[in-house]
Amino acid sequence: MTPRPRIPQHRLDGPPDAPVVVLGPSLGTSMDLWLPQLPALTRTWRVLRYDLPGHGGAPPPDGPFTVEDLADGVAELLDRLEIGEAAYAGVSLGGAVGTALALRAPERVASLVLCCTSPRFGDPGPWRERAALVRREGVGPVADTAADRWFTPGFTGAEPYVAMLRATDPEGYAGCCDALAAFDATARLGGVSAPTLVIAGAQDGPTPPHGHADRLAAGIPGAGLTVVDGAGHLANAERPEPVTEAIIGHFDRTWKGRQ
Ligand SMILES: O=C(O)CC1=CCC(=O)O1
Repeated sequence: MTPRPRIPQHRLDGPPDAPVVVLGPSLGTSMDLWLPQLPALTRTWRVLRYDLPGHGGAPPPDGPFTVEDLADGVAELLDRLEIGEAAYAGVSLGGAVGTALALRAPERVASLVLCCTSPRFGDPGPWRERAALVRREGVGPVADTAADRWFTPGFTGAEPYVAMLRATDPEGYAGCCDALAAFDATARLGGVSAPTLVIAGAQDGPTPPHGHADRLAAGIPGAGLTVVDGAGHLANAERPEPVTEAIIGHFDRTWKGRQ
């Protein structure tokens, strides 16, 4: 039997001949996490969005996987689509996939944006416990508390994002928790050669600027750091304008040799 692709589902938007930007989603969200950025990005870029296993209606994983497996899956997807090099932006787990891709296949990553993410998402224990909870009880308990984890108090636009989590396959979600538990790129950040911008939400609870974004920015040679006020963990959804502007500005500045 042919193994399932590690990145099970994708979508391309924007001008077919434009340079490609890959967008990676976070745990519990689908590729539609990036809808706020899509109109601006597709003006000048071909946008390749993908879904994590069991997310966004994609098939669940057929076994355990790591963040590095997901990065290899993105590289395989680029191969299948005959895309040599692309810019990459990822939120949270999607950002970790970008970090791993930049380390494992540096020739594929022309420019990198790491949004609300980390080289290490804390101790593995709580991630393993969350995986066990979701395998036992489904995604309901983590969906009930998602708005508080993802957004600042009072943000009124949380519902479509929480609905993405409610629609996520429990094994897909739990597999991603296990992948996050095992991920630690701290000692390898110096090997990222892509020009990198780190974006943080000033009020991000799961990956606060201090201890997460600042570690990425300090560890990746030449990386810049932008902290967005009034944004929690899903900063691109809560404060779309400054995040879109920062992403496009970074890609325009750093990817000179566009295809
Ligand atoms: O716990 C959450 O939902 C926040 C999060 C951590 C990694 C990720 O992708 O999302």
